[in-house]
Amino acid sequence: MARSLLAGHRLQHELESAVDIVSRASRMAREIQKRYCDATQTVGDATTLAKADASPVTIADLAVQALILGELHMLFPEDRFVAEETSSSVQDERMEGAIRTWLTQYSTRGVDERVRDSIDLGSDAGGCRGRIWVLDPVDGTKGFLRNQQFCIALALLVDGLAELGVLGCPNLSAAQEAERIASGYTEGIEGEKCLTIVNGTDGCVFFAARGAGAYMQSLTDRREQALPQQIHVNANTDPSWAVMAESVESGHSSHSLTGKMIRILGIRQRLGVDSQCKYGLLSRGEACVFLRFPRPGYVENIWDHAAGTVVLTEAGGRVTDALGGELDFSHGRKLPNVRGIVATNGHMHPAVLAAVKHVLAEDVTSG
Ligand SMILES: Nc1ncnc2c1ncn2[C@@H]1O[C@H](COP(=O)(O)OS(=O)(=O)O)[C@@H](OP(=O)(O)O)[C@H]1O
Ligand SMILES: [Mg+2]
Repeated sequence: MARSLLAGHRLQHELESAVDIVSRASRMAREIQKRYCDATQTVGDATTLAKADASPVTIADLAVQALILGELHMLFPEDRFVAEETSSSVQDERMEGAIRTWLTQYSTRGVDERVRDSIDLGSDAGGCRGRIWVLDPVDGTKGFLRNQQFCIALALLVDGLAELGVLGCPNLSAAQEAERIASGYTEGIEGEKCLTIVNGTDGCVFFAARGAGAYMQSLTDRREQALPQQIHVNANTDPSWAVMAESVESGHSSHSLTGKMIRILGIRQRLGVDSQCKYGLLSRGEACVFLRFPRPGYVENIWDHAAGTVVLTEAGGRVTDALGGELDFSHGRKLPNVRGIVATNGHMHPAVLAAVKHVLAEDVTSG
């Protein structure tokens, strides 16, 4: 476990606890997904509703947030929390009861009866002082609803600096070279190979502490397979071999812009994966580049990148915005003044930034 790997690290207890809680939350979320979501994207009506911004939120988001924040609050009562969901999404007593039932099965520290209070622990404003846990309970909600990849992303900020990152990926096999299939996920394909990843049977959790490396372990119950292994980015700089990971949803990241960027670079394989699983794939060397270009005006949330940034950086990669600036998680719940996310194996970062700059300049001129 995280224990032996980080013996003596000043945040050893925090990381061990986070990996344990995220692993249980990942198993719970996968069970909820199996029960309610099928390949035809139909979802049991007790499980889904629309938030004010019309994005789908499910019982999984709320149960995961209640489980993780409730348990972390018991362990570290002085710490603060920034998390995506609020209890206003708990529709009624029936839904609250369903959440409590899931927590009873997956919590090992006893269930706080005040489910709504546990969820609302996540409403802190964030900032540059103190210890703040940052949680996206179900990152890639659309992937979750499509019965595909999603991720439970937890980071710890200390005085604004991202110190720990944990990514629970319930459908991403711990086996390297997870099976990939041709996919029609993207638009405007110009000769590139578009791939997606088949759900694994075991799932995995990535974790990292600043300065102590990045690790991955299977979510399987089989002890011998659940041992953590240190992971590293690949050292590739050859575009003909490189894989670029991106959002499945073109509404989240422009496939036409990323297509132009990889054409300049000569990259011919693009992999559509929902959520921060993409950071995990780069961290274990299965992709070289992750590009994300939301529509202009969209402001990123810190919970969509904090955990992934720690894991990838500790695996030897780099994460910046389109101008090459580091992501700064100390400004509150958002990442202001960030246009585009550029994550790479580090080796390809300068070339990728140059291609990004070129395409964005053309985009401004033409549009
Ligand atoms: N309109 C729009 N534009 C850009 N980004 C948006 C948009 N709407 C949502 N989101 C955020 O994208 C998160 C999911 O991202 P994806 O799984 O598609 O992957 S990616 O990060 O965009 O590559 C998603 O995370 P979850 O809401 O947790 O699923 C959102 O935080
Ligand atoms: Mg998210």
